[in-house]
Parts: sequence; structure tokens; C-alpha cells
Amino acid sequence: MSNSTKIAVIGGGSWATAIVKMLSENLESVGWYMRSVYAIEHIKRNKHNPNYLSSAELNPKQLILSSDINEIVAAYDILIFAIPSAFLKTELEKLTVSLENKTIFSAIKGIVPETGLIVGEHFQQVYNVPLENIGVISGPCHAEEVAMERLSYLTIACQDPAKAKILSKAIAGRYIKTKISDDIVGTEYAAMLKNIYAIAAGIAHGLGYGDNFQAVLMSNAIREMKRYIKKVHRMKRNINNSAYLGDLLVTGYSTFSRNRMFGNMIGKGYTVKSAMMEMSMVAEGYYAVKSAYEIKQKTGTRTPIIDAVYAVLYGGKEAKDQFEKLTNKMN
Ligand SMILES: NC(=O)c1ccc[n+]([C@@H]2O[C@H](COP(=O)([O-])OP(=O)(O)OC[C@H]3O[C@@H](n4cnc5c(N)ncnc54)[C@H](O)[C@@H]3O)[C@@H](O)[C@H]2O)c1
Ligand SMILES: O=P(O)(O)OC[C@H](O)CO
Repeated sequence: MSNSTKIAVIGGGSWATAIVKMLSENLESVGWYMRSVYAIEHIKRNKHNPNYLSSAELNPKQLILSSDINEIVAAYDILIFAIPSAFLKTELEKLTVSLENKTIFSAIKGIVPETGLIVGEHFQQVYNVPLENIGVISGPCHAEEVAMERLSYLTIACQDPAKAKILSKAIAGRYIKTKISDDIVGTEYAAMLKNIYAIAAGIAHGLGYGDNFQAVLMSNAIREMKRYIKKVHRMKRNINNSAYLGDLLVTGYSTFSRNRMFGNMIGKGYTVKSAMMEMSMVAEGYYAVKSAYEIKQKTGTRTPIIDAVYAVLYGGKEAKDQFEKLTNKMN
């Protein structure tokens, strides 16, 4: 890996912190934009992000930290975005620097709520970033396990294989293995959808359903995901690969999953507002299900799990009733 590769991470949450840790293993220096001046000063003094993934040790000497997004975007060629999708539009509106000549990798697993676009499409359509300059980082990987240096696999999808290789080399290491893919759109949709299925898994758990039903739910979820992605972007893909099925499983079963945690509270009877207040982290699936539901209405895909989660989170329907109905649609 050339030490001159200039990569910056945009975002200050758990996943941004984990990506900075991975990059720091290979690069001499990493750019990092985060909003919080307090967090920046804390990292410089104490080598840890105070708010997210504080167990990960960081080396401030390697980090070019700034709370000014324009400063970081102007200075770096490759930008990795790891801001929750619900805040992306607002953050990008701070930009005065053009993104047209930048290479953008999205590590975001969601849909931009205001435009209903997956993140790559948002950069392409709203910021004129050419398709060959857009990539995705995905796969079954929790930030918490990166902090613990537990073996994890990431998929780097990009139209331009050369760019995918550069990022892949910058991220791969002792505890990170990378795979390159050309399915940018499918990978992005899968990453967004699995969060909704993890909320469903959490709701089911909260309602008292057991492991037997969870397995049926996940089995139906992967088939629903396959139908959904086929309608929005038809191409040859193996839905059992880690970027699709693997990501669904880690989110659906792991205790680290934000989306499952959120769903579990809903199943136990918390309101959406109180479940959100309980969490210090963002459950992307809450935002995703609204856009996913709207898209599926246009494509006409059969999506009983998305429909049930949507009815509970946005339709004011009782989780118990919706999941009872859902059990009759599973096979
Ligand atoms: N955490 C993981 O293990 C993981 C793994 C893969 C992908 N992702 C994806 O990475 C993205 C970021 O998730 P995360 O887990 O790092 O989130 P997080 O919950 O850990 O952090 C939330 C982030 O949102 C920021 N934020 C909160 N309110 C904001 C506002 N009003 N405006 C702008 N920013 C605001 C916070 O500063 C923080 O940076 C998501 O799309 C997620 O799906 C996360
Ligand atoms: O499992 P969640 O809900 O925390 O989402 C995090 C990542 O997307 C897992 O790959």
C-alpha cells in the first residue's frame, strides 16, 4: 500500500471510528471529519473517541482531524462517508467544495430519506459524481468487533475495479479480509434492507417468539431481499454471498445490532420515540423502511416483512397483531 494514498473518513460515529482504525493499520495518515470539536480534542489527548466505540485505541499522530467538512473534502481524493443516512443530506449541504473529481465510497447502510435514493445514487444525481467514482463498503461487520480486532470480512463494490483495489488494500489487514464486487446497487440495497429485517427480528424477539421462528423469519427475509433487489437492479448475483446473506445474519442475530435492539424494544411495547431515546446510536432501518415501502409500491414487489415493520413503525399498528398476521405469510 502506498503511503501517499490520501483517504479521509467523513463521520464521527461507531462505524467511522472503526474505519479510521482499519485505515490507520495501513496508512501513514488518515483525514477525519467529525462535527464535534469536543470529540476531536478528546481523541488528540486521550487516543479514544469519547462518544462512540471508545474501546478502539487511535493514534492521534496519524490523524488529520477537523470539524470543518470543507477542509477535509478539499484535501483528500478518496472520501469514505459513514454518516447515518438520515443526516447525510444536511451534512452535505455544508459543502462549498465540489465532489465531482472525488472518489466517494459509501459505508452507509441506508436510503437518503429526503430523496428516496440509495447513497451512491444520491451522490451521482445530486452531486454529479460520475458512476465510476462511486463505491460501497459493506458486509457483515460490526464496529464493536473491529475494535476487538475480531476477524471480519468486507465487500468493496465499485464500477472501477482499480479504485476498489486501492480501497481494498487500504482496509485489509490482520483482522480484516476484503472482497471486490461490481454489484454496487445490489450491495447497497441489501445493506439497507437487512436493517429492516433486523428490526423485524428484534420485534419478534420482543414479542416472545423464539429461535425457531427467527430462523423462519430470516429464511423468508433473504428471499424477500432477493425479490426486492431483482426488481430494482436485475443482474447475476449470488444472494448467499456475505454482502447479502452474511450481512442479514449478523444484523438479525448479533447482540451488537442497533436495528435488532430497536426492534426488540418496539416488540416489548416501547413507542418509537421512547425506543429511540433509549438508544445512544442510530437504527438505520427505522428510516429505511419508509423509503423501502414507497419503492416497493412502485415496483410491485411482494414484501410481507417490510409491510409489517412499516405498519408498526409508521402506520400506528400494534406489533402483536401485525406479527400474528405475518406468521401466516411465512413459509
Ligand atoms: N456501527 C456499525 O457496526 C456499522 C457497520 C456497518 C455500517 N454501518 C453504517 O454506518 C453508518 C453510521 O452508523 P454508525 O453505527 O456509525 O452510527 P452511530 O449511531 O454510531 O453514530 C451516529 C452518528 O451520527 C451523528 N449524528 C447524530 N445526529 C446527527 C445530526 N443531527 N446531524 C449529523 N450527524 C448526526 C453522530 O455524530 C455520529 O457520528 C450507518 O449508515 C450504519 O448503517 C454501521
Ligand atoms: O447490526 P446493526 O443494526 O448495528 O448494523 C450494523 C452493520 O450494518 C452490520 O453489518
